[in-house]
Amino acid sequence: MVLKTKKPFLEIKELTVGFGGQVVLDGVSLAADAGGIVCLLGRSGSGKTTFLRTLNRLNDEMGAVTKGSVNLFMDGRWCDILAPRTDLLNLRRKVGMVFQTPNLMPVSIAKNILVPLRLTSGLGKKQCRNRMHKVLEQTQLWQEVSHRLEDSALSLSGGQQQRLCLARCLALEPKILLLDEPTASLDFRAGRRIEELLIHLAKSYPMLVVSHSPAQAERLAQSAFVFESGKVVHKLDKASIYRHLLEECISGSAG
Ligand SMILES: Nc1ncnc2c1ncn2[C@@H]1O[C@H](COP(=O)(O)OP(=O)(O)OP(=O)(O)O)[C@@H](O)[C@H]1O
Repeated sequence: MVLKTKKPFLEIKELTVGFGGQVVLDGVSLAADAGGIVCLLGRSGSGKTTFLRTLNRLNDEMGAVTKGSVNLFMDGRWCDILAPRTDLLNLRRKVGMVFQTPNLMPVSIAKNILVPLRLTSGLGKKQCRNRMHKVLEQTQLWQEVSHRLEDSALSLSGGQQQRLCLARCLALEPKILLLDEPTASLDFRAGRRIEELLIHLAKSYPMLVVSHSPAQAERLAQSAFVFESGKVVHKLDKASIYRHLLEECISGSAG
């Protein structure tokens, strides 16, 4: 699948998320287009991760109270994901998420992909192994791991582990990808490799990426939203990202 045109994939109105008495997202409204990476920027604690977790309803598992409307365009139609009838397992399969630190299971490389796939897809053994091969190719891991698929996933380097997390996510055939500071735990070289992969994958998947690095945002983003104290305070197009981040750096308030 290749995204041919810029079409909206996300529409949010008056989103408010709170934990206990604390309001973390405060009336966020925004719309985002597919066809390029959308970066979420802002200082630590401004609500970026909470925003991402809203899109697959992971905040529900943490006792969050969520209000407003969140619509995602998936499978040719708009889905109101806050609707009570939403099938959360299905939503989390379609809205794949990769976290800041690789979160692999302490089992083999192969099982990290095959176990969730078998549990959710209903595919047979051979089809699952074919899918595994495909996603390991997609994430440029096949050459590196095809001879050691039964080794522990935790024996991989940090960059390889993060690419395996991405492969595990892609195996479930998501419609939208969420990445929360995907290179934060990696060295420069491994981080750049993930970035190149994301730029490539963004041709096929609508993608939201949280980043703390102005240079990375400039390399990756087609557009960006800047969060401040639980609100979106700027929407930036590609041309204005660098200028905005430079101004923020000069004023000492970059994320
Ligand atoms: N599960 C939770 N329970 C209680 N408070 C939470 C929870 N998750 C997030 N928060 C609070 O929400 C606020 C925003 O956190 P969030 O992780 O969304 O910010 P962020 O912009 O992603 O920060 P960072 O860039 O440091 O990752 C913080 O004050 C945090 O303590």
